[in-house]
Amino acid sequence: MEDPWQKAYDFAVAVARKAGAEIRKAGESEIRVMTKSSTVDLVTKTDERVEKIIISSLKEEFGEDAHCFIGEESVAKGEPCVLSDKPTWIIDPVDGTTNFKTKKNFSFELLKDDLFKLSFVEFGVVYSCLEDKMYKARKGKGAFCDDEPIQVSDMKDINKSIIISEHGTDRSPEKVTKIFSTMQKILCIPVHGLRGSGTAATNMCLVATGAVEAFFEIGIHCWDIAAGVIIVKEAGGILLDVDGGPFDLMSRRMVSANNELIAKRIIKEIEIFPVGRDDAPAEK
Ligand SMILES: O=P(O)(O)O[C@H]1[C@H](O)[C@@H](O)[C@H](O)[C@H](O)[C@@H]1O
Ligand SMILES: [Mg+2]
Repeated sequence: MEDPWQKAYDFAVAVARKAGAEIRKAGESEIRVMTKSSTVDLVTKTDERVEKIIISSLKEEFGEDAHCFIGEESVAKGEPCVLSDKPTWIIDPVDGTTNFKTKKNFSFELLKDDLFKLSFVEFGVVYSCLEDKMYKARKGKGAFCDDEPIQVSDMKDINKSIIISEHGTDRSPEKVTKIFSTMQKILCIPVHGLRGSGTAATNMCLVATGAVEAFFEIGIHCWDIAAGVIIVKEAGGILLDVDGGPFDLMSRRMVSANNELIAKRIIKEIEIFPVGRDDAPAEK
């Protein structure tokens, strides 16, 4: 049977490479940083420009009105962040802008993916453009890094696991206290280590390749994780909400892990704090 999304998947990979080259080039010049929702929520002209390049390339290829778009920088400027039945590209032009602005050897990512209906991700692409690694997954067809199949870790022992978390962009003391309390409790299970690369996309690819057992975060956005969701799933991993319930892309809460045993053990220690949904109606 013909695969209706193969062309879009292949095109997503090509656009990711093109955008990644733009980001690498931009990293050679001075990077001026601006802020969004808080003083630690950063954006650069490169984020904005690359998002425009991606969206215009997709419109040129598939038609002006064929698909919808949710882009990190468009939403920051007031565009809606709502999924409908229409195929929707979810775009994070530079995931890890804080790493990008240092111009040092941390990773930052370009990601995009296609969602079809509310919780049904068709494919995802994460291009780690500094190390030139292309992660991708297509529903039912496996996950790959540079065309080599990837697989989550088979570790079942939490005491031998490595766990990733991030701190988000909200520095209110009560939230930071919960984040650190959770990390302390997880470290003391004990686990082998705690890590954090500074980008949700990279973190999820690390789960997918088996480099770590799990990544969780409260406060992430759909564009940080949408591509990673299918990459982790197709690599054999699982996604859950931080309360152990079903994963919800718009909830801004996620646990991704190699298996349910590891995910549920971490979930026992997570101190949940409230965050607004990505698709919450805009405040008047
Ligand atoms: O796309 P940007 O650069 O905003 O990336 C975000 C990361 O992906 C989060 O995990 C991380 O916790 C931060 O929220 C960070 O902002
Ligand atoms: Mg991001």
